[in-house]
Amino acid sequence: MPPPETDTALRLDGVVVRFGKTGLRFDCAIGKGQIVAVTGASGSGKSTLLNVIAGFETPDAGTVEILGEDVAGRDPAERPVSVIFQEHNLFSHLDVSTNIGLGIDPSLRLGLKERADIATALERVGLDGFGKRLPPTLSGGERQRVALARALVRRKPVLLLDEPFAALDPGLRAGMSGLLRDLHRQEGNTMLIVTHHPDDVRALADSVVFLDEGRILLHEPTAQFLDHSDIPAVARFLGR
Ligand SMILES: Nc1ncnc2c1ncn2[C@@H]1O[C@H](COP(=O)(O)OP(=O)(O)OP(=O)(O)O)[C@@H](O)[C@H]1O
Repeated sequence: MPPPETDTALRLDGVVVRFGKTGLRFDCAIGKGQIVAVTGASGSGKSTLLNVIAGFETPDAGTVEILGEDVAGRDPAERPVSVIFQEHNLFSHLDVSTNIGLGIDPSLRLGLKERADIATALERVGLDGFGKRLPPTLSGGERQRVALARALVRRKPVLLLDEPFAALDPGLRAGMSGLLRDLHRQEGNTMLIVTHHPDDVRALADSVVFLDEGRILLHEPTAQFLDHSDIPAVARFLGR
């Protein structure tokens, strides 16, 4: 169900990535403002799909368009995309505010406006007053929210999250899920969220990209996806 051209946030056309004998191929179109769950078995290509969009992986063939623009040759920092990885990538020796400031300016030339933006981002992720703490003193869930705040200050229209819930217990997963939904309501950005859990799909996603052996097997609305028992790979994912 490709969205109309003007409403397209992401379009991958004949994208091929080869790792030795392994070949992955992605074709899809994702509408602006959608929350999309990216799922499938381990090794099916979820992280590679995100890396291609973010510019960390260069395809061997095909085109990647973001908001109507072919982004071939554009470095990750130049793309209208923020990425949150499972490992957060926070610097342990820098306090929380400084870690977030790196999202605005890697050389940390931060004026009053930027400092105010950092304080607002901390407030939005529920970490008001945490600015001077060092990452090792935070819980896993708090570190995850710092990573989210750092992505927020970058103000990019596309947000890619690679297993943002992986290190969180069920209570924190629900909290993070609610936070992402609230932020999405306020920002209206396009989010792709890699997850292994049907609960996250149900809680968050408008549609689901389901990968199987390096291909996008399905891209459909969440309700339709959750109804599939006829495809063995999907039934396995849903625990049926
Ligand atoms: N840099 C690389 N070099 C060689 N092979 C790679 C590389 N990155 C990914 N692959 C291979 O590509 C395939 C897809 O990997 P990818 O990490 O995208 O899967 P995934 O669905 O994200 O897996 P997981 O859920 O386990 O994180 C796998 O077979 C993997 O071994």
